[in-house]
Amino acid sequence: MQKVAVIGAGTMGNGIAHVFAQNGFTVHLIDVAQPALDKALDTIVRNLNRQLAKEIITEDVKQSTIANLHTFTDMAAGVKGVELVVEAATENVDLKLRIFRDLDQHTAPGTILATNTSSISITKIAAATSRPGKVIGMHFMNPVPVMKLVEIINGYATEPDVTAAVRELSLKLGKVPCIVNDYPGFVANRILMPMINEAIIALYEGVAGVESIDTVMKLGMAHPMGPLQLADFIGLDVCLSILRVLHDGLGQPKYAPCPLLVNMVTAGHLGVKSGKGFYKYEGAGKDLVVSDRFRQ
Ligand SMILES: NC(=O)c1ccc[n+]([C@@H]2O[C@H](COP(=O)([O-])OP(=O)(O)OC[C@H]3O[C@@H](n4cnc5c(N)ncnc54)[C@H](O)[C@@H]3O)[C@@H](O)[C@H]2O)c1
Repeated sequence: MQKVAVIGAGTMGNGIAHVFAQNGFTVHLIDVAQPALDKALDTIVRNLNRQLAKEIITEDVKQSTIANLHTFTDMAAGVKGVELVVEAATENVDLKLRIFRDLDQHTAPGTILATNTSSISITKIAAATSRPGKVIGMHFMNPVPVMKLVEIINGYATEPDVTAAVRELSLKLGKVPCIVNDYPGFVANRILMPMINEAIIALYEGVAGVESIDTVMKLGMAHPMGPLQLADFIGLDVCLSILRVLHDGLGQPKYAPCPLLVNMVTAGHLGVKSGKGFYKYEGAGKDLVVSDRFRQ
């Protein structure tokens, strides 16, 4: 496999394109928005410069990575002749179904179609195509050039040789693949999101304050970041939407989102991206400062 396409040039798409290009693949990075493509290339060059400064890569690798990247706003042109597509467009089920229907039309029947979705059923996405056996989840973690894990998700119909090929490919990218089956939240979010929800419930019930909850988990469990800070980083709207997928898909009350999380999202307090969450990020400098709402 030598030529791949990445659909969506946002947070995840630029990272995925970066690791493929750095490992010698020709990458067609596709987005509907030219500004997103321009921003992605800027981000990749900035991240390559950081890797260079830390002596993780050489100047030659930086130059070959940049040379391996090609951008497209037209999907049909961008996916022509590729052997693998990794879709990392906005997390919206209708959009992804449409993209996969189009990919099915514009790629050769043997092309593997992977999705980086965090929460949408791989089996459902696969059913939108005429080749469900060739559809698979390839769930990278943010930031992609740094995080080692790739959660590989088998849809109900994914063919074993497709799983084997994607596993092999992940190893070539220097990642550690873990193969899981397609149930709501897969493994990463099925375990992470209830933990984050439980931390929010502990805050809501007055068990402890924001800093205490995060410090217990950081120092007591050796987590690099407390669950409330991590929720702010992921985006509280994203956490809420994944909890809803777990709650709807598994039908158990233990996955019900905490009312405090629902209120915060309704109020537009979404974490880092909105400047306010459990911590405040506007004008807060480098130190973590608990939001006024949660000061004890
Ligand atoms: N952000 C994370 O931490 C994270 C982690 C793991 C997985 N994911 C998943 O990765 C995917 C992308 O997330 P993101 O955070 O990078 O989103 P993002 O909003 O940063 O980027 C999405 C990009 O998709 C583009 N796009 C929208 N419709 C398109 C189309 N029809 N064709 C091509 N491009 C299109 C948008 O212009 C945008 O640039 C989602 O499925 C998300 O669930 C995100």
